[in-house]
Amino acid sequence: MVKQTIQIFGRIKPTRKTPAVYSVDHEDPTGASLEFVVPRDLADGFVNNKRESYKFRFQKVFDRTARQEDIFENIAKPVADSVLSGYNGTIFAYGQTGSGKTFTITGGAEHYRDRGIIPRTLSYLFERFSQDSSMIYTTHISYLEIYKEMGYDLLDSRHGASRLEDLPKVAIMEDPEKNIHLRNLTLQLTANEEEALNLLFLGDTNRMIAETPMNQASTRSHCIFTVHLCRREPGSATLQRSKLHLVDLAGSDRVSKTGLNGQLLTEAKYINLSLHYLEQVIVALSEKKRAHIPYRNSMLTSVLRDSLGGNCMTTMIATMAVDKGNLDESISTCRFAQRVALIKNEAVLNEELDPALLIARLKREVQSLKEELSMVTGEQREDQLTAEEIHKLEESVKAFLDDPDPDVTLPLGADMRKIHLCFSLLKKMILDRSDGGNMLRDVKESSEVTMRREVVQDSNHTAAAEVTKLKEMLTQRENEISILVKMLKKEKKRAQDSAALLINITNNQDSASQSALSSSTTAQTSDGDTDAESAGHRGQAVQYLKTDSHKVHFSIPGPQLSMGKQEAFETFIRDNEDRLTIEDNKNLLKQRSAEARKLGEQLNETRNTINELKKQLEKQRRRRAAYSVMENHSGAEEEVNPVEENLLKDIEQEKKAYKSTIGHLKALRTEIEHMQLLLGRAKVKLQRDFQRWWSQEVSSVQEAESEAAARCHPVSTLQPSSPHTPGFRTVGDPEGGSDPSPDSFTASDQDLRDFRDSKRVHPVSAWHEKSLDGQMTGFTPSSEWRALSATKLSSSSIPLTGDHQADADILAFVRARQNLLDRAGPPQ
Ligand SMILES: Nc1ncnc2c1ncn2[C@@H]1O[C@H](COP(=O)(O)OP(=O)(O)OP(=O)(O)O)[C@@H](O)[C@H]1O
Repeated sequence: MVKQTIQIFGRIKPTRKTPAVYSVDHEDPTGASLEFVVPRDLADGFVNNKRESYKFRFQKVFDRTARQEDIFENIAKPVADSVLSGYNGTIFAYGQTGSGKTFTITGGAEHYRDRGIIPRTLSYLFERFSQDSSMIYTTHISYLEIYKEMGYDLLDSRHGASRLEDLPKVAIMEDPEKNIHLRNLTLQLTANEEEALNLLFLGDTNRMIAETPMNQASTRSHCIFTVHLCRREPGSATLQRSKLHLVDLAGSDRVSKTGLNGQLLTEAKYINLSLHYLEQVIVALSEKKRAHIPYRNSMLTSVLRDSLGGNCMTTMIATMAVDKGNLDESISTCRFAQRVALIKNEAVLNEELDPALLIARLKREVQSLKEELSMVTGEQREDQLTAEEIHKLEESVKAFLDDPDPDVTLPLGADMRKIHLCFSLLKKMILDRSDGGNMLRDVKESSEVTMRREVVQDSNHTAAAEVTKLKEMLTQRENEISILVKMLKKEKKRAQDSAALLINITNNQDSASQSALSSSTTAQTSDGDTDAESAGHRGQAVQYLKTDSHKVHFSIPGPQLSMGKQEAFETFIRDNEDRLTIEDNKNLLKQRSAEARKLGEQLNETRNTINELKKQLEKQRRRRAAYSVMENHSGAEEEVNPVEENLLKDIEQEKKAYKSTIGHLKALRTEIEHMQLLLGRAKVKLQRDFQRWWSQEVSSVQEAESEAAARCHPVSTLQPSSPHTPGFRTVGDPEGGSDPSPDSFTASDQDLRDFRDSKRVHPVSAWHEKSLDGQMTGFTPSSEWRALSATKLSSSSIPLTGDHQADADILAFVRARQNLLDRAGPPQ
């Protein structure tokens, strides 16, 4: 058992300016100390006016320049090591919204170098597994999100979730031994780093898709990524199970600071409540005499029960933003950390016996005891011998008879059924042979002697025990062999996969980067309808297609985009800030793919060189052998041949180079895979953001149109007054299309298209016509101005006809009109 207090680390988020409000003393004898000096002018609200300086102790404080690699090496690696040794481990990040919790735990969404604790830990764990061939490791992964006291399984790939509520709900159950179980949370088996990374990205994408602007669940939900590890020696029934929780908590902001109201305030209170319960548990644990720890108050504390004051090595990372406006929150985070540091955990080695292997062992033991018993008591079994047993005995008798050794024995144990059968078999075989009589006599004598000898032998307990032991060993070896065969098959598959990847990288450099990101244009065309919201309502916003190796592909099914929407999409991505990052990553991916191809070629060359050198060496050896035969020069083999020596040296060197290239290629492969996943996720995000923006733009145009139309005509042309005029609905509304209601006034894309076709004019063009004869229709410039100003029309927000020339005219007209109206200003 290892007793240890929870380790606390501080991490300060980079800021543009250097704030003078804090200082870090790395030389503190107990670790490091972080001091905040609060300027008096800031001492409003939470910060006490009387104190100026606040000092907190941490194991280590990572200042603004700390790299993700430093965080992993110092914080996560020791915990991962203890998990590898069979102890449970937890790392959780706590801090206010935007202080860098997700960045620390999962990593940044843009660069490979920004990958956080989770991907680095996965990489480390799988590397360690591959280095330790004396153990068999099995890894499962789960990813849980807790939002408003409800758990959701983020690794669900079946439902194509577009809202958090679409994901399977996870419930907490407690068994009689008070162990917590999570019902409905899938544990995915992962054979390698790639599969594990795919699962992380699947979870993160589910998390992102389920978020709406009104429901920034990532800020107000807790996420727990868990690696479940099982390890054992081949053939051993003892196994070690350990869990590693990597936790990204909700933002710890105080409700008064959030400035929220209404629904958002209620949600913030919910989140605050669960963090409050976490604090309650921590306070209770730090008060040594408290008998009751209120774990059950919330789902988070129930799930993390073992990690807090239980069987776990736990580490907390306090993330802080140290600019002036966030000082009070940072001090509050540090205070929380100081309380956490008082909690002592008792981690024990989680060893248990594998039930399957244990049962097999017990069965063998029972069998051997039964045999022993029947020998001691003389009791015999009544049941019939099986066909297989009879066949085996026939073979043994045949082998016994055919063996020329006169001392050969026929061991049958104490089972009288077998002894009787053997006698009858012997009799039959002897009678069948041509010289029956004499032979019968001879064999009879010899077999009687043998049997007698056998019976005597079998009565000997030590001999029987020896046989049982040997049999047991045999079964155990068989088990080991089957496990090794399984491992071999796995290795073979892995090798095949690597070879396939290498071929892929070498032969198809561009396809790797292109498939990683079917860039903005392909996003519209090949993936079809990016109407994520409407597709989402049909339950198919994003589909994760799983192959055997858990590889996840993102695809958004649906028809092709309309031309107007395509244009809008192009405009949208042209101005989107993610675009640059995507382009950068795309280029980097191309570069890496080229590097991988080069390395692949290098590997081939090295292999060829090695083969060539080997051939030369072989030639040299043969020549030397021939020479020594010809010259009768017996000592020639032992002589040191400088040519051979040099060849051997060269081979060694080439082998080293080969190994290092393979290592490099492996690292490159991980980087390429990670970047492909980053790009995939960025693409999904871009499409999601576009959909939201598009829907907003469309509905604001429609609102303005109906408003303007209502002013122009008592009965608007946009009203579904005739059967040829379809009812309008909000884009993506699943109900609206099937049952057009006279009360619904907003139009879907298709409805708008149908409507335009039936009228043969675009709504904007119709509006144009209307405005041209505005005086006749009563559509005044001021009402038009208001409509335009309210909707803030941009060229990309106008639903178009699909006809290139007509669309260009419409856009030009609207732009010109907008300019004129802007210049004129609002009518008085
Ligand atoms: N150490 C860092 N280096 C560079 N960028 C960082 C760092 N920490 C955070 N950021 C950036 O700051 C922003 C907010 O960080 P992040 O999302 O990790 O905060 P958070 O604490 O998880 O917030 P929330 O509670 O809303 O989930 C992100 O854009 C992130 O990339």
